Amino acid sequence: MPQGPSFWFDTRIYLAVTAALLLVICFYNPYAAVLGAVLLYALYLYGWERYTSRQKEINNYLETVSHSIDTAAVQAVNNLPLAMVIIDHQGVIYWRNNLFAEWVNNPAEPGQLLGKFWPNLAVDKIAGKDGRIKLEADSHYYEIIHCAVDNSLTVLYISDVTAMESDRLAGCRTQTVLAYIQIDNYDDALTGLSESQRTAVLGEVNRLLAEWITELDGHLKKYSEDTYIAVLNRCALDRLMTGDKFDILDRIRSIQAGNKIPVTLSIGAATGESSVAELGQRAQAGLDLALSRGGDQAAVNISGKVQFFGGKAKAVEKNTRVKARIVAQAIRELIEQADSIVVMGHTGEDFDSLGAALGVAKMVHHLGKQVRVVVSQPGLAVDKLSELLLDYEEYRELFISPMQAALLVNAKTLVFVVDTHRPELVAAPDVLAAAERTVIIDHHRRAETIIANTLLVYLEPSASSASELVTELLGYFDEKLELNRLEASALYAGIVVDTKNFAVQTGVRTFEAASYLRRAGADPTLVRHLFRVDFETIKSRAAIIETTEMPYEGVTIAICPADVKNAQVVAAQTADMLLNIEGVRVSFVLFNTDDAIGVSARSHGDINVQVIMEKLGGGGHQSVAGAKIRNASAELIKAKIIELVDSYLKESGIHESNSAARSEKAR
Ligand SMILES: Nc1ncnc2c1ncn2[C@@H]1O[C@H](COP(=O)(O)O[C@H]2[C@@H](O)[C@H](n3cnc4c(N)ncnc43)O[C@@H]2COP(=O)(O)O)[C@@H](O)[C@H]1O
Ligand SMILES: [Mn+2]
Repeated sequence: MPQGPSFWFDTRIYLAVTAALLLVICFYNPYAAVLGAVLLYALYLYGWERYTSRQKEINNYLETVSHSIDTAAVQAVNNLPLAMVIIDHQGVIYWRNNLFAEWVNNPAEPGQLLGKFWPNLAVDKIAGKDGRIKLEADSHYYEIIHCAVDNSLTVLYISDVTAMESDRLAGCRTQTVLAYIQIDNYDDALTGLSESQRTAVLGEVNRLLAEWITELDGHLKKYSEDTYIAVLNRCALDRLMTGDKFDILDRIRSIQAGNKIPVTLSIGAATGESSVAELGQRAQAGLDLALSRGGDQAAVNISGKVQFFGGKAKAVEKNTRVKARIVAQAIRELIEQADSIVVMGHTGEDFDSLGAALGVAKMVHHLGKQVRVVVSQPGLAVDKLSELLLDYEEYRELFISPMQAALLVNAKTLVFVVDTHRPELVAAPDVLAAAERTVIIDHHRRAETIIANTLLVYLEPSASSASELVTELLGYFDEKLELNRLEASALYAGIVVDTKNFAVQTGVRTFEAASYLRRAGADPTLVRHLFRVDFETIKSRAAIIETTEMPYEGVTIAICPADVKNAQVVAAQTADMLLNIEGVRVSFVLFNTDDAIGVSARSHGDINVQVIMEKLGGGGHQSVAGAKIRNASAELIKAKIIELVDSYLKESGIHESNSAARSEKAR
């Protein structure tokens, strides 16, 4: 390679040093110095000549190299084993490499529409966006990575994954999926119908199910009036999970053949590298889980991991009180047999868990036994109730800390857990772990985790609150049982909290429980006192509202400032308040806890916030839900929620109906 510009710089240094030596020689012998100067000048001319000719060589060399690199780059892009296409926002081809033309078997000149070659490709979903999609075209499968390069162009890197996809499809065609399907509200939906109406409803369910299974290339067998078994392959299940997301649930729910109550389905499906016997067990467990979460949903178990789909209908209130009566009797027997009894709710107790706990304490006292309620820490609700309990001799030492409870509890202690069934959410996890005799009374939809080895689980997602359930149990416990003013008011306050003052989650049984409590002495003035808040709380709510943003029509999201006291309750109250704004359909408020960011989510019921919160590891109910997320900032969680809401609104068609309504208004 030719030498660079430093050569001329070096030469000039040598010449300068020689000139300096000539000056010294001049002092001793001027003739020799003149001769030396002539020689030096000749050397300078020679050096300059060499330098300029080398410069020319370098320039030629660089031109040759860069030309080779350009040619190599163009060749590399044109002959990539990946196809590349650059399109504009309308999907017009701006540039493509040779491989793309080869794959579509057409010159695919710039200016043509990409959709002309691949009509299946939803260009509007990729133009201007970053992401990755799969495409099936002309008996080939392609994976497309799309990157928006500036405001107008998108580069598509396309690989042919036909061989890989064929292997996967061959594998999934042979993997079996077993599903149990049940009409989960058979009695309620068919009660009061004439024989011909019943036949019409059931005929429609059969027809829709048979049609659905045929579309999926599966097999369906009805094995009782309201239950079916289906066998599919894994490809069909994947299509259900990624595509229409079990829209059969919606189709069944919209049957109108004389029925006043919508018919709903629950599905338990299982697949994975397991034996058929194991698949059967998992499918049955999935169906039980779907039913215990309130029905109208599918629980899919893939190699032991469960995912839920659907769950749009409200959990339907069961008419029968038989269960409440049987549970009340069972609880009575368990209390009679127990040596010591402890009750706990969820951590960060509210009036529902405390009201329900007080109701259970009443049952124990009624049988002449001692009871303690473990509370996780002081809080708004605990403080208010503790103050009022002082007026009642029998309740002065009712509340104890988890540390005190740990000394009291042994394997024989009967532990009641109310208003939660998740072991990680209870007020005193260590106390629960030490107990071997546990009873759960809860109104939440069944979560994936549930306290194990229980004596009795009374889980009724159709009930408004744990306080409603305990009130009913008190009614069947003993007709001689009489509540005092505080017990009745605390239970009433529990119902008020969870129903947002009888606005959500209410059924006939909620109002019956409320009127039972009112008759038993529940005092609205006392309840009002329980909910009264200080000036600081009102200011905190205003501070949260100040941060509210509306990323989409009807969607509000706010962040609670870090220094707010009792942040969880204040955030929950503010999320409730945001729903009172005209046009708001869903609200989210984020708040700080000791070790995580909490979210309170609310809706009027048409948007299922439970489904959205479950995607963040939380839960709750259709219109009241929440989550706690560790190791992420509030801003990041906010962005994630906005993304989840966007997908939810798109999937349920709410975005489209909003924009249709807008254009209707504009006209
Ligand atoms: N991490 C979680 N995992 C699963 N499920 C969760 C999680 N976090 C919350 N949830 C469930 O989501 C709903 C809503 O919870 P929330 O915190 O937003 O609201 C509850 C209380 O904070 C709120 N509340 C309590 N006191 C008051 C009051 N004085 N005024 C207004 N609101 C109040 O009411 C909600 C009652 O919830 P419940 O006791 O669980 O029924 C909830 O179901 C969580 O379990
Ligand atoms: Mn509750």
